[in-house]
Amino acid sequence: MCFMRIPQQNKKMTLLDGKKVSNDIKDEIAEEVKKMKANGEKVPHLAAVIVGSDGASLTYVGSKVRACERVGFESTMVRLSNTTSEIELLDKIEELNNNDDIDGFIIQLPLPPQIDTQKVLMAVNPDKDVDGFHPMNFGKMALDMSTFIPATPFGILELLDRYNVTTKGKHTVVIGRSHIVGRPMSILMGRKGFPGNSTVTLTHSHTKNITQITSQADIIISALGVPNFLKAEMVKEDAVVIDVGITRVADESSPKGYVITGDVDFENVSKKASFITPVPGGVGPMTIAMLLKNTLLARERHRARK
Ligand SMILES: NC(=O)C1=CN([C@@H]2O[C@H](COP(=O)(O)OP(=O)(O)OC[C@H]3O[C@@H](n4cnc5c(N)ncnc54)[C@H](OP(=O)(O)O)[C@@H]3O)[C@@H](O)[C@H]2O)C=CC1
Ligand SMILES: Nc1nc(=O)c2c([nH]1)NC[C@@H]1CN(c3ccc(C(=O)N[C@@H](CCC(=O)O)C(=O)O)cc3)C=[N+]21
Repeated sequence: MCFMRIPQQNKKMTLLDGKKVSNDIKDEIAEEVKKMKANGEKVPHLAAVIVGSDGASLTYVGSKVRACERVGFESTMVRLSNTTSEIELLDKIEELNNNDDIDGFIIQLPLPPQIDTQKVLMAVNPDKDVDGFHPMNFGKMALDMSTFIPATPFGILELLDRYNVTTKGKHTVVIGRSHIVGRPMSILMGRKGFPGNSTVTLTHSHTKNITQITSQADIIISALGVPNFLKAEMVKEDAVVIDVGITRVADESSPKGYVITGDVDFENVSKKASFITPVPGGVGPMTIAMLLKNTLLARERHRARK
């Protein structure tokens, strides 16, 4: 008997284009700012505090400042040296808390080892906490109360929403339990409402047989920071794959000397997935857009308190 090799049909896969959607969101925000200006109102003002001179952190904060300019926000970058003490940083935070011109601010993470991150995040006025990292805001999020949702999980929800990806009744597997991505993501996907109503499994470095778990997932959200961790054999046919990972991998052939690499083996996983985010151009730009959205919200709430 002769076996003929039947060429696999190119199945339909949708790229979740974070770059495009983030531009749409920025356009929407820019419209709001125009209206504010036309009404003679103060425009939103975001400040970003960066301690030290880590290259990746400077790049992110730079993109945040540029994004503010693009939508018409005011922005302030506060740069502190790598040797800044915890007290000095807490003083700066107090100053930003009391500065009535500033609607929201973020403390870029990670912080140098002499500084206790938890203590610093607790010092941010929850009304200005546009990262949504203060325990009060995190608690509100977990209790379905209106608050600032951390920008990366918020961006992922928005992306799923704008592409009408069904989450209800689906099994979502989150990889990584960080306070800024994995943990809030697991809470949000399991919430009542849309996008949500998912059955969530949260995995981490102590998870056993992770392939067995990811293979059962309808939706995989990978946020561990290990390049090409998620391989095709770990993914079910037609799964939705969200790649949060951003790692700079040295590459002499590229102009910058490195390439940005996600957690997902995109080349092979994209052949099985129904929806997938690219890296770069997926979750990263959405994070920035949602930070702007939170800042707009902070401005509106600030005005309402007056
Ligand atoms: N695109 C974007 O906008 C953003 C991207 N990122 C990127 O996302 C990635 C994750 O960052 P972040 O959320 O801060 O996470 P962290 O680096 O703080 O934590 C990583 C998590 O992954 C888990 N983990 C590590 N190795 C494994 C493994 N082999 N199997 C399963 N789980 C594992 C860890 O488990 P344990 O808890 O047991 O240690 C931990 O929970 C990074 O690449 C970061 O750069 C982060 C924020 C925003
Ligand atoms: N307080 C705080 N809030 C954060 O939201 C926060 C933080 N600290 N620390 C670090 C992580 C990481 N993060 C990213 C934001 C944008 C891109 C992004 O725009 N990425 C582009 C590529 C960027 C590049 O070329 O380097 C992309 O994926 O297309 C990536 C990562 C926010 N974080």
